[in-house]
Amino acid sequence: MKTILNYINGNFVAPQTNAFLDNVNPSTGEIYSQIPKSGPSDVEDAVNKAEIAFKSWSDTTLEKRSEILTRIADLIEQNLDKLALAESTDNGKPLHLAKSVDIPRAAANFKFFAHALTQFYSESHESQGKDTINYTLRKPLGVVGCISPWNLPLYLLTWKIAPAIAAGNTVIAKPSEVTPMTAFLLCEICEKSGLPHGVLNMVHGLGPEAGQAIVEHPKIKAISFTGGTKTGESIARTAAPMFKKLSLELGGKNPNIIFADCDYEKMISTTLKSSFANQGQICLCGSRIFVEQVLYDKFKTDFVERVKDLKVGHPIEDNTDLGAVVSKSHLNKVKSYIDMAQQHPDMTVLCGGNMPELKQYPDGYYLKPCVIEVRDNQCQLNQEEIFGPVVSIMPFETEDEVLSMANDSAYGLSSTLWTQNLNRSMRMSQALETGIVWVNTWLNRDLRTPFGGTKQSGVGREGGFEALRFFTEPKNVCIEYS
Ligand SMILES: NC(=O)c1ccc[n+]([C@@H]2O[C@H](COP(=O)([O-])OP(=O)(O)OC[C@H]3O[C@@H](n4cnc5c(N)ncnc54)[C@H](O)[C@@H]3O)[C@@H](O)[C@H]2O)c1
Ligand SMILES: O=C/C=C/C=C(\O)C(=O)O
Repeated sequence: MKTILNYINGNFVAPQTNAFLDNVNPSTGEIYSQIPKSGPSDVEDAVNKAEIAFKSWSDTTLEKRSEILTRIADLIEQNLDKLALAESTDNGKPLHLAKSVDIPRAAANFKFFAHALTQFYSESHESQGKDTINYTLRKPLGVVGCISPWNLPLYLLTWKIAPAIAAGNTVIAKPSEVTPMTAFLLCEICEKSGLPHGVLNMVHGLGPEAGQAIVEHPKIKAISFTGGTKTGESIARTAAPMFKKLSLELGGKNPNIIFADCDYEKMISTTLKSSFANQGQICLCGSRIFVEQVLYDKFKTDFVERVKDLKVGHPIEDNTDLGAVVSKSHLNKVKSYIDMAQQHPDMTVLCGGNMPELKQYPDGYYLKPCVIEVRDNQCQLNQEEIFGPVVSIMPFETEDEVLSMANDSAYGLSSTLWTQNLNRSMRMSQALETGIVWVNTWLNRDLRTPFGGTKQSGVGREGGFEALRFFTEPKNVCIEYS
């Protein structure tokens, strides 16, 4: 059985207490590796080493930093098959998805910031008539913390680590304890890439232990977190009174709004993905589907038929559309919503929601994709994030009505709009209260754009220069000359 180790100052080490946790393969339900159950003393050690490494890393030329980030990207690409298999085994996602999305995006994150750091600039302000010029320095913060979730493990972890080190910081990172394997493999890659020791330190363990120790460590200047809204709240409660910089990417309950004038084929095939890609475990999934009344019956029939055709299977098989849900406890949480809908007089389960019989893998966490018809956007199913292969559908009559339902949510991460009417798409894009609006597309990413949510979906933006600004402290210098 493979034992994952922490990576501190270039050494692969066991946690100081020598305690380990089981790591489960969700497609079989079997324990297949052990991961460190780290605590405050491991974080303390990592922070001390990262603090020492900061001095020379922050003085390293942009060209050198860029070269090392590029090498990490190249090594990720060269190890695509190995990393994809590890991600799929750890998370339950289809191997073809890990190969085509997760791992290429992890490489792209390093490649992107290898370039971006050479293009990043600071501002100057000439105060006309006052013989004064202001210029702004952007200094790396020091040691920063990066904490990531289990749904897109290497994709989201590297989306934080790459800009943090590009900007000259040193990092204490903690991947989800549910999916730690590719973070461990990334450390092996960093070791080969020539990244100086102590620049990236990976501390594995539970959120309330290792995660909390990172958040409350006084020498950690900023926390970049992606995960659940409740966890984000708890992190903010600890970090805000310490005046740490905080970037929080949290949950979503994203509307997918479909007008009758849409490109129907493109809409329906994309809606299958935005509903069920990665078993519906993407914070951007469109879990509330609103369909214009005149199209509703046709959409309902066609969509349910297409959903029934999706194949739930072992992640390694090429024709698997949905693999396993990430864990037993998560499977139970998702099923509890389906059970609730089955009892509810105002909800109709149109398909799925049961566990398929996969004879070879009776203990895997598989669930058939589920479509539920609801009558009211205020219902629990439309207000709470489920984060699994479950979507709701309901009709609407007017643009105003659907806009008010779309915005009637505690969350505000992303929305998707299907219409060929340019004026309507522009009007609605202005009015939707989400950080991201996709029109006639979904999860279409340009890494330069600001990425993040409003309301309970988070605080701050990742991506492009937004991320480099987050990971630097501006210092304004004001000079009066004569
Ligand atoms: N907005 C986004 O970009 C985005 C992206 C992916 C996932 N998510 C959200 O993440 C959630 C699913 O992921 P999850 O279940 O891994 O989330 P989670 O909040 O349980 O865990 C996320 C990370 O935080 C750590 N953690 C837990 N408690 C902590 C604490 N008290 N202090 C510090 N760290 C702690 C965990 O160990 C893990 O590494 C969903 O709500 C989803 O919407 C959001
Ligand atoms: O599950 C959440 C997905 C987040 C995606 C990104 O952060 C991204 O594409 O940059």
